[in-house]
Amino acid sequence: MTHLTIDHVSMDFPTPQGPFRALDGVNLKIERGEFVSLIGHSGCGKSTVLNIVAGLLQATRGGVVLDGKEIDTPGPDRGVVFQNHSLAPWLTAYQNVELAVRQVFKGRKTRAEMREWIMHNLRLVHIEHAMDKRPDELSGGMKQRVGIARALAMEPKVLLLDEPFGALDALTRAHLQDSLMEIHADLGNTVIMITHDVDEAVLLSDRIVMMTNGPAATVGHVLEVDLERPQDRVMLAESRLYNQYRQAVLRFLYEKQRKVEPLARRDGGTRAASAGRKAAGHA
Ligand SMILES: Nc1ncnc2c1ncn2[C@@H]1O[C@H](COP(=O)(O)OP(=O)(O)OP(=O)(O)O)[C@@H](O)[C@H]1O
Repeated sequence: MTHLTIDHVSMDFPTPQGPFRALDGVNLKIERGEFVSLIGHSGCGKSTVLNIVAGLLQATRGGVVLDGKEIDTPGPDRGVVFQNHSLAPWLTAYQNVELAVRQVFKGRKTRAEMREWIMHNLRLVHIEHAMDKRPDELSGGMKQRVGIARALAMEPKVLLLDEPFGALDALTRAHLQDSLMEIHADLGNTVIMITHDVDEAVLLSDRIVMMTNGPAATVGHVLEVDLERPQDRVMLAESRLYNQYRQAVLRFLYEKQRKVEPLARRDGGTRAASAGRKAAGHA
């Protein structure tokens, strides 16, 4: 049985002008432990796919099956990390993770076991030194580390990452990518990650799912990335294979799916609706 199946998923959003078809017939099968990236131009529907897998949105047609069970609501078997952290601002890093751990393990772990588990997850992402700080006392990268610790602490079957490092500077981003590579090598979670960064996709993924431009976006091409992991990024830069993968993704994005859009329309229309929805979701 396939671990996770995205089966003929289509999504129509209601708009004042009538239904807007964001996705049309998205199919994808993901095996346990796979690291899959979704890449595609802005607005093609990556977050919509991820939100359907998270159970935050219901597909208009088709559906998602995880270990034989159809997904229709959010659940602790899917840990989500967004680009902008969604930590409770009044709680410390420790307490943010604790909140999730209590929800999932209440009645199954003793207080001492919960504490050990929270600390274990904070250590995994190298943030234990800041466990008593509140989000406003943490840098962007540190907040994302806490968000990842919180998601991992729920022991999800699938980790869903929506541009988790998108708002970070290049160096912080590289450190977090390294941490994620280590964690994935250690724990073998199934990961679906949205990224706009071709290097990040090639560095981290077993497969890169490239989406066509919307409306009615779908899977355009899937690239298998056969590189040893965890990877040393300095060595990789010189790898011929790595550069071939990079070029394949770049070619898809900038030749096959080249976006020709008048500047004035770039941020208009349905994108505004999307931005509003995202802002609300991240608050
Ligand atoms: N609630 C909504 N109502 C109407 N249209 C929506 C809604 N949510 C998303 N859309 C539209 O669906 C399409 C896909 O949006 P989505 O946010 O999934 O794209 P994306 O690939 O994640 O974009 P980005 O890379 O910019 O984050 C866009 O055209 C967007 O405007």
